[in-house]
Amino acid sequence: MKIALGCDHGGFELKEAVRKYLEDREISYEDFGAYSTDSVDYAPIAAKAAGCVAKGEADFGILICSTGIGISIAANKVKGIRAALCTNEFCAEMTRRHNNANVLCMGGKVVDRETGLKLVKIFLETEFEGGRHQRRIDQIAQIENETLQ
Ligand SMILES: O=C(CO)[C@H](O)[C@H](O)[C@H](O)COP(=O)(O)O
Repeated sequence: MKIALGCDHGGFELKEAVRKYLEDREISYEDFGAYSTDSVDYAPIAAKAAGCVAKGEADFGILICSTGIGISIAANKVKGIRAALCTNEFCAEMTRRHNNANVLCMGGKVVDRETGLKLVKIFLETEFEGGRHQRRIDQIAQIENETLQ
């Protein structure tokens, strides 16, 4: 399994904790930054990490900004990305089981380190259920493919 990691200054501390979590478990990753708490814009980092997932170069993405909102909005602009902003364990589980989310987004100023790492574990270990949920994901993809009128 390979993970595409990304954050801005607001998500840096939690991203570093996630990076250590992955390293401790020998899960491979590519870190698209940020690499410090210096102020940086989240959208280009989201685009690079989400693009890596969309191209099949990583299995999942994990993106973190202060709230998780901006970075999830940006990631969801990348075709093929289903980025889910999660704040609790239930959402992390359900977005894998029902939405087949391929990017987990979190707010570094919303969830604490312990919660954030729990969400990562659940997200990476939960399987998509398929069935009626695949139909709904196909409908989302159809929206993505429709030309704007
Ligand atoms: O949460 C965010 C976007 O949804 C970002 O992480 C920013 O931190 C947030 O917008 C605050 O920006 P600032 O430049 O740190 O004031």
